[in-house]
Amino acid sequence: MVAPATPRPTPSRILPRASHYSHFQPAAVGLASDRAAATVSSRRRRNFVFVVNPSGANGRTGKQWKQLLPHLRTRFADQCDICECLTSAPFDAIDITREAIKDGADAVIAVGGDGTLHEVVNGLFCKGSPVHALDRGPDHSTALGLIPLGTGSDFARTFGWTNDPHEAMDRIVRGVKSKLDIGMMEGPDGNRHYFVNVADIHLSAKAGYFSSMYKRFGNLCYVFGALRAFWGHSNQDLRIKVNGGEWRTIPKVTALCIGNAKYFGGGMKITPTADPFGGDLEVVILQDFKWYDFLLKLHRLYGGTHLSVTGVSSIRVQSIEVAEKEVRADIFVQSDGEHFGFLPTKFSVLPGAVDFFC
Ligand SMILES: Nc1ncnc2c1ncn2[C@@H]1O[C@H](COP(=O)(O)OP(=O)(O)OP(=O)(O)O)[C@@H](O)[C@H]1O
Repeated sequence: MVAPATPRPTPSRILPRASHYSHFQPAAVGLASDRAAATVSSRRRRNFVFVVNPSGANGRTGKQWKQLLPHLRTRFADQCDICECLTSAPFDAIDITREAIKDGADAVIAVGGDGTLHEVVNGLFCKGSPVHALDRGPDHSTALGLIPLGTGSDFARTFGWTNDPHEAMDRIVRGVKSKLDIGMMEGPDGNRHYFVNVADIHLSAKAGYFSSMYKRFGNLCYVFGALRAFWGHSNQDLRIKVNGGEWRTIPKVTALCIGNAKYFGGGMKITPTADPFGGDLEVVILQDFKWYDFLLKLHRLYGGTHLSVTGVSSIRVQSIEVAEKEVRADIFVQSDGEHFGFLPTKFSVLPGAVDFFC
């Protein structure tokens, strides 16, 4: 079998873009203009910024958001000013989030799938440090919220949440928050990048890269992506360094997955004991899997019962560095279903870094 050459993608690092966020002026961004004066004159009312990806889930996110907006206005009327920011391109959500925080937002709510949440999480940081409000004092912090409306919405599954925007709205109105861990990753260029759900390496990351090309087929995109990634795949010897210890070699790695939460790939419970409030990451390594192992063991991967399967191991870490044994610089790395780049990469946890509505 001759494998086709895999197109080498450009790493999706965070690039600065012009933003569509504009300083809590609801009229300017499409919200009730009669509340704009109150927004500007009263800093006591809380400011919630909703970062919406209208193209998520094949455009379904945008349609559902339009239906949700009147309910949202009613539910939040007594509580806070709301600002609606629609993204117009990939990476917009990062800049929108950064500007909203600098301007004193009390909460930034990602509306969309895991990709949108991932960008909002990356907008909580800039040049390796958390972003802060410019004039709200040292005690102010911006909370993170999620209205899951994506194709996979895998992060939400860890909490048993579905793509029900009304339930999500209830959670945010209720206002209960917990300290959420955030994963941090650094490539060879030393730039920091953040993830909230699962980062993964090799076959699954390659499958994720290809599945993003088939999102128009809904959850089937993961099947198509996996089939394409299998074509020409070979298991690789990788080196890992856990918690700053010694390097050791892990032979024939099929995939190495680093979970802050439990699910990826449209419902696969890959890191089944990960706890996003637990202060560490669960690393699950699949070794020497053949294509037929996935057929035979797929139900175990989806059910999260695969940790006892031959060739599967799990460890809990504060940090893990992963590199190739023989450097070819073609081992895919993704985070939260978004292509990140290639090995080597260091992953670590920032315990309790963000207040999260849950
Ligand atoms: N206005 C836009 N136009 C095109 N793409 C966008 C826009 N805004 C954001 N994006 C990109 O869309 C991608 C997918 O978004 P999102 O994760 O919200 O939906 P999804 O892929 O359907 O859901 P999931 O990731 O949960 O499967 C993100 O990588 C993001 O960069």
